[in-house]
Amino acid sequence: MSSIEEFALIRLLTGGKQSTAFQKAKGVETGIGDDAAVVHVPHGSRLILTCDTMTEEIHFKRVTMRDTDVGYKAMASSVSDIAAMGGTPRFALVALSLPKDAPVERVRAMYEGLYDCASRYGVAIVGGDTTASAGGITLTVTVIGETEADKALLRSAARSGDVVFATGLLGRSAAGLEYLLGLAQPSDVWDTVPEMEMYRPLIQAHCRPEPQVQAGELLRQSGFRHALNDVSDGLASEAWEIAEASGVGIDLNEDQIPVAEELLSYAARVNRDPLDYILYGGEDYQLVGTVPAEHAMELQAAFKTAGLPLYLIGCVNAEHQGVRLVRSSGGALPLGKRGYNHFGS
Ligand SMILES: Nc1ncnc2c1ncn2[C@@H]1O[C@H](COP(=O)(O)OP(=O)(O)OP(=O)(O)O)[C@@H](O)[C@H]1O
Ligand SMILES: Cc1ncc(C[n+]2csc(CCOP(=O)(O)O)c2C)c(N)n1
Ligand SMILES: [Mg+2]
Ligand SMILES: [Mg+2]
Ligand SMILES: [Mg+2]
Repeated sequence: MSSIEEFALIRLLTGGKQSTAFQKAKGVETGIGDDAAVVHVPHGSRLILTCDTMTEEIHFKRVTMRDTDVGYKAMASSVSDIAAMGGTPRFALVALSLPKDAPVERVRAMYEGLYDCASRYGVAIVGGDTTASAGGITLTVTVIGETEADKALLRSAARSGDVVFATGLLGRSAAGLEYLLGLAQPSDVWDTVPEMEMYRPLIQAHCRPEPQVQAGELLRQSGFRHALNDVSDGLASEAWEIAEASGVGIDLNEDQIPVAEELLSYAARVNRDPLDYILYGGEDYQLVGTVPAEHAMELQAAFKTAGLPLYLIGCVNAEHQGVRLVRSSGGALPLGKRGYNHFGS
């Protein structure tokens, strides 16, 4: 950071990025600039509160993401948790910690990504905090969303006989990450690596995840009972969270889990099972959930009408606890409660 005063930096990063008209329309009464923000809460609504952090070397490196992607994904991962409750994201706070020598251009690029994602999902950035760090950049995004009373979609709502669904393709982000780590080229030279074109959908899935806000809202409005979770740590881990919270077992059908074409070809290249990326990879930010079996086809039709995919990938089964993979070749394989673990080896 070429010696810059803290408040000048905040102005540089946030000034003029969202118009007063946009913020006002979103219900912001006092935004960035005072001790705290003041927002309007419609009568009868419920707030949904969440935050997620992205830390340099843990969630991103120069070889895995552009700076604009880092900002975009920091916002997207928190917005995704609002989607996973069936909520509508409204407001965000951004906490930023930077080494004293961080180039201001890097941070500006991160904020470009942050605002890009926020504006795309109708989120007003209303404040945050800025500090120095002893090493590496850390971004924490708090998002406040909204729903109606008793409408939040919880992990604990699955019941025996329900169908399990996913709102999109899984495993691509983890494969993209692995490819980028192997390539080991800083993101500013990616344009000069022709081979990368082949894996663009995997890289895009890793760098620019699409939180499933519209899908979450559709589920909230469906009138059916749903358990819901977003895939940050891998399908196996998220299914386990639903199974445990609901006190049921979940069977995932290998035959029904969609495998993206690019994931298939990448996995073949590195001689791995694509299911490893799907089950244990994470950072897909798709939604996984349940619906009573008698409403599954109707829900799928509603998604189709909205132009959204919905894959029916398994069922809830109270005969066991935990998660199993029903193999195409027959038999049910118990899946470990394994996914991304920050403190694992
Ligand atoms: N340090 C903490 N202090 C208080 N509550 C926490 C803390 N860390 C997590 N939680 C809470 O624990 C629960 C699970 O958090 P977790 O971060 O695992 O969920 P998630 O955001 O869906 O997953 P991911 O971080 O992989 O995206 C949430 O209710 C969260 O608010
Ligand atoms: C450089 C680099 N190495 C590894 C990973 C993989 N990774 C990091 S955190 C996480 C789970 C979700 O995060 P959280 O639980 O904090 O929300 C995953 C799958 C990465 N993204 N970048
Ligand atoms: Mg979290
Ligand atoms: Mg989550
Ligand atoms: Mg999260």
